[in-house]
Order: sequence, then C-alpha cells, then structure tokens
Amino acid sequence: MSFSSPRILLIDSHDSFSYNLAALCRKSIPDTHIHIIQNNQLSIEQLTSILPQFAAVVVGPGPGSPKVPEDIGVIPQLWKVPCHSLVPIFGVCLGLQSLAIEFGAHLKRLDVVKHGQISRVDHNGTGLFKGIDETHAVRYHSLHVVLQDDGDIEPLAWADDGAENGQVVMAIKHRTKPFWAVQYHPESVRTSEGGLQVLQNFWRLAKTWYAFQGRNPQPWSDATLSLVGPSWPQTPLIGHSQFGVVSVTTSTLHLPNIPVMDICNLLGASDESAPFVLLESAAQPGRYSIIGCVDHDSLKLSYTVGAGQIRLSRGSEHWLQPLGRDDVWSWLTTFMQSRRASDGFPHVPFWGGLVGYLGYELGLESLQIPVMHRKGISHGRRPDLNLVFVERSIVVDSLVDEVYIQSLKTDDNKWMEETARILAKASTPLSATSFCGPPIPLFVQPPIVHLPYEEVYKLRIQKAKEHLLAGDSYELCLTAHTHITVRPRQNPTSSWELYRRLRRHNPAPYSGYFRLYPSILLSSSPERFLSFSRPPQSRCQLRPIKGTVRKAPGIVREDAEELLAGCKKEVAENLMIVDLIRHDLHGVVGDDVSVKQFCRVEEYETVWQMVSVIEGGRSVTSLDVDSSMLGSEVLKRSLPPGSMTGAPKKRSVEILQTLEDNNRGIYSGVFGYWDVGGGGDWSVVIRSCFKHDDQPRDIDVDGNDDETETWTIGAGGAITALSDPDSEWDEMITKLQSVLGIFEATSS
Ligand SMILES: C=C(O[C@@H]1C=C(C(=O)O)C=C[C@H]1O)C(=O)O
Ligand SMILES: NC(=O)CC[C@H](N)C(=O)O
Repeated sequence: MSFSSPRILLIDSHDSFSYNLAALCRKSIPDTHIHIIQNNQLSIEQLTSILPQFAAVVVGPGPGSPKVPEDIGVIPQLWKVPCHSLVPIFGVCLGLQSLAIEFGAHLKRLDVVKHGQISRVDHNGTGLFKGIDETHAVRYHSLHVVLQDDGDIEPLAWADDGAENGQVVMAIKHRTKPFWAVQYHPESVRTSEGGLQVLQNFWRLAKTWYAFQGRNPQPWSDATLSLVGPSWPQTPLIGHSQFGVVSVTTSTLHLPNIPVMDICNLLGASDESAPFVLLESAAQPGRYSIIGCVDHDSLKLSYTVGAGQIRLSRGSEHWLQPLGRDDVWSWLTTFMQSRRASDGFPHVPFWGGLVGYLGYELGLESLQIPVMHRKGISHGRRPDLNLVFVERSIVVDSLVDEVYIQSLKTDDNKWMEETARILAKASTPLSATSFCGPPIPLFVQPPIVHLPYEEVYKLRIQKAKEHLLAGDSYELCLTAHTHITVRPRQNPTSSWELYRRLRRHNPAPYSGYFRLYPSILLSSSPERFLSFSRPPQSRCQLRPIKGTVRKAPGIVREDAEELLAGCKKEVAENLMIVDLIRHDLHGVVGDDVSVKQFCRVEEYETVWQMVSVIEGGRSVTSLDVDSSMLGSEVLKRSLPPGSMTGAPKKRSVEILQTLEDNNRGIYSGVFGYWDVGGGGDWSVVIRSCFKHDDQPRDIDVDGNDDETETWTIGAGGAITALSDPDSEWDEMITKLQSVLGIFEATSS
C-alpha cells in the first residue's frame, strides 16, 4: 500500500483555526497534501464520489451547532456514506459533536462554557492516545455531548470540570467505523501532548484500517482537483508579472537636535489646507518615524467597498479606474509592482510608497460580508481605503539621530538639497524646539461629548454573551463610537495642534497623523497589526493586544502582571486571538508560523497591555514561489484585525454588525505603509480620533453658519463568557480616555 504522498480533505466550518489544523496535519502526517473545502461547498453526492481518492478526512471546528444545517453543511451526511466510499475521519470539536449526535448522543450546553481555557484531559493511553502522557488541552466550546451507554460511540477521554460541568467527554471513536474525534483543540498553540501525537496516532490507526480492509486510496484525478482546488499552501501566491523599476535617491544627515515634530512643522504640517502624513514612533519600542512630503500634486487613491472603481486624484483633477473583475487588492498589487525599487538603504524601513489607512469595512469585503447600510446617514459612505503615493519622504531614526531624505522622483536634487539645508539650519541648538510652544486653546467653549449609552452598551454585552453561550462565537470585540462636538476658535480646528496634544497625552509606538481629504485621522495606537520585511526573505510579524488595565497610582508592574498574565480570563482572551492570527498567517505563508512571545505585559502611558507576537514567512527556496507580494497578501487576507473582531472572525463580525449601531469606518481598520521595496508596517486604528471634512454645514435658527465640527473616537473591548458588564464598560471608558483628554472635554 502506498501512503507516500497521501491526500487529506479538511472540511472547514467557517472557523478561524482551520489553517492551524492543516499545519498540524502536515507536521504529523509525512508528505501529506491537504485540500481544504467549506462544509457547504460540495453536495454529498459530489463528496461521496471523490472521497475514495483521499486517504483521510479531517472535519474541523466551527461556530454554531451541529444541529443547524447552515452551521454544519454537508457534514452530518458524511458519517453515513456507503461502505465503498468510507475513509478514516478525524473530527475536531464541532466535528466531534456532529459525529456523536449522528450516532445517538445528546447535544447539551455546558453550564460553564470553555473558551480559550486549558484543561487536563484524562485518557486511557491506548488507540488515539497511545504513548501520550499527561495531556493539557485548549478548549473552545459551549456545547458538549452526552453519549448513550453501549451505543456506537465509545468515549476515550474526559475533562473533569468539577462542580462546573462534571465530566465532559473529550475524545471519542466509533466502535466499527474508522471515525475518531476530539472535543478539545489539538492545533491550539497551548495544547501540550494531545496535539501532534494524537494526529500521528490517528494516521497510524487509519493505515491499520486500510491494511485490514485490503484497499488503497484511489488514484487522484483532475476532476477532483477542479472540485476541491489545489492543496494548501498554494504556490505561487500571485502570478509572475513584469516589475517596473523606480530609483530611490537618499541623503543622510546626522541631526541630534531636531525633533520629528519640528521637521513636520518645517514641512508645512500646520497648513490645514494641504495633505500631510506622518507615521510616528512616539514611544518605545518604536524607532523610526516616517514623514511623507506630500502636496496637492501627490497621487491619491481612494476606494469605497462596492463602488467597483478606484478613484485617483492629483491636484484638482480626478479620474476613475473601473476594477472590472479584479478586486481592489489586485489593482494595488499591479500598481505597486510597476513602481518597484531596490536601491534604497536596506536598513531604512520606508523608501517611498503608499501611505494612509484601510477602514474596517474593507476587511468585510475580503470576508465576503456585505457592508450594512445604516439608517440616518445623510451623506454617502467615506472611502474605505484612503492612500497617498509618497514620492518624497523623510525617515528619522531616533536611536542614532540619523535623518534620511529620500526621493523617488528623477532629477530631484534641488528638493533634496533644499530640504537638507532647511533641516540642518533648524537643527542648530538655537533654533531647536522652537515650535514647541505652550498649548494653544483650540475651542471657544468646552466640547460636548456624546458617550455611548451605558445601559445600551451593557445590554449589548449581555446579548454578546448569549451568543457566546450558544456556541456562535468564542469571543466578540464589542465597540462603540463616542462623538465630540467642538466649536473651533479658528475654522477648521487645527488638527495638527490636536495631534501634538495626543502624542503628549498618550505617547505611543505606532502613532500617526493623516490629513487625507475627506478625513483626518489622529492616532496613538499601541498595537502593531502587521509588519512585513522586504523580499526575498519576507517575514511577517503581528502583535495582537488583548488584556488592558488602567494605570493608577500604586499599580506597579507586578500588579499588572498578576491582573493580566495571572488571570485566566485575560490569558484566554489573548490566546484566542493568538490562535486566530496563527490561522490567518498560516493561510498565506504555509507552515512557517510561530509564536515568539505569549502574553507579555507591556507598559504604556495610560494603560498596561498584554501583548503576544506571532511571526511567519515563506522561504524562497522554490523558484515558482513569488514571495515579493507575500506581506501584502497577508494584509489583504487578515483584515479586519482579529483583535478587533473576536473569533471565529467571520461569524463574530456578522454578530457584531447586529450589536453595533454604526459601521466602524476608520476605527478598527489599520493605517501604515506599503513601501516600494515590498515591505510594510500597519497599525490597528485604536486610541485614535477622526473627523470628516466633507460634512455640509448646518445653519442655525438665526440663519448663521453653525461652525461646529464633530470628531469621533471608537473604543471597545473583548467580551467573553466570563465578562462582567460593569468592568467591560469601565475598560471601554479607560481606552476612550486615552484620547478624550485632548479635547479637555466635559461629558454630557
Ligand atoms: C477595542 C479596543 O482595543 C482592542 C481590545 C483590547 C482588549 O480587549 O484588551 C486591547 C487592544 C485592542 O486590540 C480599543 O482600544 O478600542
Ligand atoms: N470550536 C468548536 O468547534 C465549537 C463548536 C460549537 N460551536 C461549540 O461551541 O460547542
């Protein structure tokens, strides 16, 4: 019998951990090819006809119930396929539940649900658990099965939940058919012993079954390939295409005396009528700050989900580029490929390229979730993608006080020299810090703050928890918008001055300022979403945050560590997102994903945060892999950030749409750059505020222009089954206050 390159079919139930399971299968089963399909992709007739070509099937986890057809798809019928189509099947969580109930078990809700929690699993050490010692496994479930005595299903392992749920079945097998399943998650990063070895044992049992049956998997056919698609990970990522070439001119200045803010001022940041972009490392561990020297003639790109076209503008001209059958990402890829550079300084992270923000709803498009059209929105939706192509830039390395002036334009020496001269002059000790005067009063009267309604927010927390208890989601990041109405002293408000306040009030490693019509975004984000280094050895890093504690007198690091890293609830919240992000990254890069830091407590100006770090990449050993667009592919396929949705991502986003009043817009999206060398760095839009400049002005009762303007701050937090509504409300307010203070506001 030949099992040299077995094919495995993984049936995904729209979960956010499936690629982790695929990666575990590839680790446990030598040379395997994994083909992934959705549980509603094929009919049972199609499935039955192709099953014999697979050596085994893995039925993955997922939201919802094995009794609900929309949740479980074709899976229930899989357990009943005729003998000649039968193949060994391994189920995980929802997969176990479906197997058990199809053969007579009862499905029940847990009294105390287990999401991201680790349990000791007791087993008999044989079969699926042969050679396995003490097993500690991560659980993500609200439902569980109660088996019939002497039924077709035999229990193999249990967790003892004591007074909470009693003994809960953790693994089963069918007595006569080649079906095995686990209730816990073998693919979770925190499952020890019960992961790799259990899959290896499954594979051993499957091969024994084949030997006993005296048959082999049937030969692979092209027809099957066209039904299930290529195996994961796919190569190449993106077809080869012609690269255009631009050249980067760089000059270096050593300027110890000139702060980033002063450079921005010299470049016209305070002129509110012109565009401006800044990505600032305003606190540790940030090192580089990037200033885009843009003006009215810079090329701007914007896109609104569903519009079917990209809007390009330069100066007063604008034109539309229909996307046709392409999505916006393929368009951007082609755009960037035709502007590839390779001759900037390798250690400078940005040479020029696209800078701006991608709103939350852009990610919904990737998830194929329709954007809701909300009642009461009088003007059209704002762009979900708002970028400028930066050809001239200044990068400041705060560690060694080096300033790089860069241009992608040909024959731009005049600008380079003039800029160098201005900066050198301004950095003399006499002129240094000349722009940092006392704060300027910005508003003629105290701003009015419209907080979310506390009762409504808490009610939504309860509703979120009902979804969690029903098994629809494992974690939901609930958020709300706060609006601040201001009457500016000068019209419009100096958003640049507001940004100065923000970076003082809440210095953050991933800060940013974007004046990109029609919107202005100020951010003091502590959270890197995704950075990717330049090809050919493109590596990706994601730094999700889950777990927030307000800084207060007397709360020192040890307290924060106990409250966060020492707290089961907080670690579970973080772990769920770590597993989700591993899945997102595995989905694009393949096997090479690892957790470099798990649940470390980091200190910020107003809060303590618990941060994990996940890294991955794809080596370019194989010539057919075009890894030059690896990072941007991860970006496209991982939006919206998992830390802002919860897990599983798709279902959680759908639930959140029913719980929140508004589209999230810029909040919860990402901002950053995509560099002409192929690198990028994107932060999560949190601890930020934004304003739209295209609002028509109201006229008051006396016929005067109503000169108010409205700023928006989004804030929220992860809701789990263990959440307490009062504490979650406080946590949301804590996050809100990290920005609200810049308005010196009084609440209404
Ligand atoms: C939702 C926010 O933050 C997110 C939620 C966090 C949490 O639940 O602890 C922490 C950081 C962010 O991923 C926010 O700041 O508005
Ligand atoms: N992880 C899962 O597959 C969960 C299954 C099911 N939705 C439950 O909550 O029990």
